[in-house]
Amino acid sequence: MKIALIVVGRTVEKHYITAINDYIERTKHYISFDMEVIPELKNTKSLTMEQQKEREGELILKAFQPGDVVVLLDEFGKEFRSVDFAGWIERKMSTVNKRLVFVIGGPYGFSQKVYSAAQEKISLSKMTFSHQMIRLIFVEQLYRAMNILNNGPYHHE
Ligand SMILES: C[S@@+](CC[C@H](N)C(=O)[O-])C[C@H]1O[C@@H](n2cnc3c(N)ncnc32)[C@H](O)[C@@H]1O
Repeated sequence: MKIALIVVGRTVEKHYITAINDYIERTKHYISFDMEVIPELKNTKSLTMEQQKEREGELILKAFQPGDVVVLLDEFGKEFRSVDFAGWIERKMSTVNKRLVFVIGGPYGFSQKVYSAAQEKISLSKMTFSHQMIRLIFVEQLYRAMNILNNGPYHHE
């Protein structure tokens, strides 16, 4: 199984880029993992919130491949403890043949079409994070999960 993370808009803040790339590289020691960035829309000032979500949604849908299992990161999704998230990933490894694809929405979240295309929703907290900040939180949790599954020293409880 390969894991992909689809996000909308480049990260510009250097401190986020360094930390996100660090966790991506560490995770790659355990599993094939890539972050795919959908370029941000231009002239968003002339768009309503709904129009922006729709257009971003079309680009997200185009990034999916046949056979993808799509999981949205969403405040209203299922919550896990880190060890349980690791167990969930382990079960996916035995059921997903191609890609397990996580998606982070744009500033206004997902269009209805993207919700309809997804199999599951996962929440990383009941609180709302920026679409930039949640990338770092997710890649850290994915690394933690892979470390737990491989009996590494990163996670303590
Ligand atoms: C600023 S939030 C969008 C909030 C928007 N109100 C919504 O209804 O989705 C941008 C993206 O970050 C991700 N996100 C933010 N907080 C999250 C959380 N607690 N758990 C999982 N994903 C989150 C989601 O993918 C969301 O689409």
